[in-house]
Amino acid sequence: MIGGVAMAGMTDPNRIWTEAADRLKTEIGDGPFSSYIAPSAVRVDSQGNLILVTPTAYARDWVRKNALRRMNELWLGLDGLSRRLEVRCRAEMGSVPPASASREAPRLASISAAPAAAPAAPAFAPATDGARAVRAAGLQERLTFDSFVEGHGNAFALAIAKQVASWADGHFNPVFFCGPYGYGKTHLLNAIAWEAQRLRPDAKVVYLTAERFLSTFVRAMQDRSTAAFKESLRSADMLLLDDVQFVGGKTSTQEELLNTLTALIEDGKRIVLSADRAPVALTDVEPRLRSHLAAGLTCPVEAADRDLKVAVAQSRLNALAKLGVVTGEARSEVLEHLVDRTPGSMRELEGAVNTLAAVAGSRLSALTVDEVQTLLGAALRTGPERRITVDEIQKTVAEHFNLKQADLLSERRTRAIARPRQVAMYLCKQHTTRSYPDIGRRFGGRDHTTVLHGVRKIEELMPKDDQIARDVEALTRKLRG
Ligand SMILES: Nc1ncnc2c1ncn2[C@@H]1O[C@H](COP(=O)(O)OP(=O)(O)OP(=O)(O)O)[C@@H](O)[C@H]1O
Repeated sequence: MIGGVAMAGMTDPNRIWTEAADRLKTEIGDGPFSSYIAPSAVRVDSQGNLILVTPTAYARDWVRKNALRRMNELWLGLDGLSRRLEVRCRAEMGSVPPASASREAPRLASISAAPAAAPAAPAFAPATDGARAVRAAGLQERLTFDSFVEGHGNAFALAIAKQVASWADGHFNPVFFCGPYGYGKTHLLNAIAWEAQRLRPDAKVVYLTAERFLSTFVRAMQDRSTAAFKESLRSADMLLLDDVQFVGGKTSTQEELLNTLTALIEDGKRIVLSADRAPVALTDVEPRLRSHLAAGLTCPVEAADRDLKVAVAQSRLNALAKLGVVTGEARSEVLEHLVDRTPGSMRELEGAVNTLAAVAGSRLSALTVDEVQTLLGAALRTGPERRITVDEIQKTVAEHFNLKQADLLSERRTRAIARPRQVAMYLCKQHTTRSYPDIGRRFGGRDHTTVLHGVRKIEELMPKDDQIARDVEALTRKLRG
């Protein structure tokens, strides 16, 4: 029913759309409206036609089939210029100006990393505007096959990774890389993504962490745009999902992940996963999902031996030399000493190499073992320490502030959530070797500047806000066990 004669005769598309959409919502119900209509926007094309732009082709087809006729009836009853609405999906549109600034575009580009106005483009494009697109996709430019050092514990994983990246037939699906923290799983997934996209620029290669999957899914549920979320993942030719252990215990996310994997496998799409343990050991993952994860090839990435660590340290110094941070080469006994005095993963080793480089600068080749010992002193740890993970920090902080871990990863910015999130970021910086971008990625794909701001805020507040200081102290005690 088109009510309100007083409304007829409007010409502003924004107002007409607001009114028509509200009426449509009562007719088709909240669910379909939130999935297909709310994430759409009205645009005016160069000929002055009014176009309803849906986020995906799937949504466009749904609207055409189920809502367009009725929408046009409503529209015509309101529009003083008797215009009609057409419907197109974003991929069919160029950069057409919005007629309605108030309707937000759905936040799907963050998953597929496709530019919002042109999702037909590859998920990321290393060649041209690669740097921008890569950041959007959460990939790191330096993590390629070229910078990955082969060694005893990772040779098999590397060979499989190269095979997957080449889109070779006979590919096991999914390929699941597992192994301890910090020995190159993320590096391999990044390298596969880069290479696969280089070989097939038109393919849609999607890389995301399981945290990102979770936070985007939670947001899509809140925004009632899960259909668009599903579509953005299911249209991938290759999906790479890092740190799958993170979905442990999260029932609805696991269900969604299972559906996504099943749909992609049925369509013959490639899936690459990583976790800190083998699928069978993911005990808080629902058995059906676990068996899907284990159905392809499980490929271990083992902890590195001394030789591999030395080679990685050398390769990192070479990279720093190219950047002009150091000049010359370190003596082999210096590198060996560094490796021997740095327990832990490659991540800790990289931290130690960076410290060495910063301290040594142009004197690298002259450094002796004794000098290194004195120069680095406390920076080189003498004994193993209990490793604290980002996941553990998030869980501990969430519990302390009576929140859910997902709140810390969410978009929500209320003080009750934003401050604990900043505390968690601060603790990650204090107790892990993660970089700012890395921490950002683990907090729902935030930018490194947000993390930097959060860390500084807590540093600034601690001396003057007793409560924050007490919270940080209590949390630090809990984390250290
Ligand atoms: N074989 C290698 N060659 C070069 N660099 C490596 C290698 N293995 C690990 N690294 C480096 O060590 C760091 C940690 O590796 P990465 O992030 O890939 O570990 P991970 O196994 O994914 O850890 P997590 O489980 O915590 O996500 C990265 O900077 C990576 O580039």
